[in-house]
Amino acid sequence: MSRLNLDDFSDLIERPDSGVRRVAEEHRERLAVPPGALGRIDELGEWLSAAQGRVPAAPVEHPRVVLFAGDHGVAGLGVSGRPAGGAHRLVRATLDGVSPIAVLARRMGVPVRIVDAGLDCDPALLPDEVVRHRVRRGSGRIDVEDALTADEAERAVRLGMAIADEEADSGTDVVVLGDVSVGGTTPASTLIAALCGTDASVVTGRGGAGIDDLAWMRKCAAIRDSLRRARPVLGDQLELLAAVGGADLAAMTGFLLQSSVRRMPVILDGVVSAACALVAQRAAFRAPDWWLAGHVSGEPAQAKALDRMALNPLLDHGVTVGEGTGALLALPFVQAAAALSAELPERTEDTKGAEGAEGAEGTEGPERESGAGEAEAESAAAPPGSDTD
Ligand SMILES: O=C(O)c1ccc[n+]([C@@H]2O[C@H](COP(=O)([O-])O)[C@@H](O)[C@H]2O)c1
Ligand SMILES: Cc1cc2nc[nH]c2cc1C
Repeated sequence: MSRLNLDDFSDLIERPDSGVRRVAEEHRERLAVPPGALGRIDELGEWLSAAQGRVPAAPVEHPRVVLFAGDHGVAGLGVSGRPAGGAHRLVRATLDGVSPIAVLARRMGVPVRIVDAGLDCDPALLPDEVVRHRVRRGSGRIDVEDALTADEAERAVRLGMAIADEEADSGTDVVVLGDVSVGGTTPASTLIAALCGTDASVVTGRGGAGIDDLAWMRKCAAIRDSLRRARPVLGDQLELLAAVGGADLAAMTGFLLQSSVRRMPVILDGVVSAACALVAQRAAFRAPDWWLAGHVSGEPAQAKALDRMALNPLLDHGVTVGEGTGALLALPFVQAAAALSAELPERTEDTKGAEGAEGAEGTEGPERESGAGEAEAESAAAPPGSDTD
């Protein structure tokens, strides 16, 4: 197997089709709903259309939650509100259907896939389809040692790539990406601080379970020390993931890169997915076009990373549990955008009058609305009788 270089993704990842995006915008302008009245649903629909290469957008019928799981050596420093090495309990709760993501995914009919990249538990505790991908048992304590060896980092990234290929091959049309860890927000914040050139205090948040001031100070010190270890390897994203990432973060980065190669849209969750996205963007600057920031979680590092990637988060609902929960709550908006794009009728002379839209700003001239069907419009979406309610 040849040595992996994440920069090679730069040539492999294309932008979503800008021509299709323009057709989607024109399609939106012809709909019988005033401009702006659907708020951010409009831009979501246009983003989805461009990613799919279809106008109107195709319904999102095969979404999947994909969770990467791991434990982190830094958790032993008391930087997490949860017991170090305990991420397998969170995985178990999801498998048993009693975690927030499990409850919501069940209600929404979305399957959940959990990939153990680096949990610190006896593999016999979890089903084979979860543990069989594990790269190593727990990632290293990044303030004093590498999270992963070079070989482990490469294997973890390739694991994520393979999962992305499996999802794309099996017809997953949108991925909700999340993480299950104890201690994972410390490497995530370190990666973001390193790549944004800021210091520890700017990125240190309260993490998943919420931590007190003393734990916050320990976390801040751990990030400061880890940043010293990150700076010498900032130019090589695989080395960076090995130095201060972890098996789950490296796998998630590989997943994000390969998803973009496969033109599979991904909804990002919290600070961990934002950190991986930022590493992936360093390797392939077009990759963020394939991602939707599902929400802001309140972690300062996440906000910083999203800002760097010019990703505007959809929701702000104060969800900090991770595990893809915040991102899954954004999925109905994406599905709504697809449905509205496909099913709303176009304006007719009648509905134009009803909106009083004639004189409104620079809208298209009244000519040609029927028969102007764009090449992509496969079947006439609106039957002619449908606007005479
Ligand atoms: O979504 C976020 O930004 C977020 C913020 C804090 C914590 N979390 C979740 O909590 C997990 C670990 O947090 P911690 O405090 O142990 O580093 C992490 O894997 C996430 O699933 C998630
Ligand atoms: C409008 C929009 C623009 C984006 N750019 C990158 N991801 C995106 C997602 C959306 C929804």
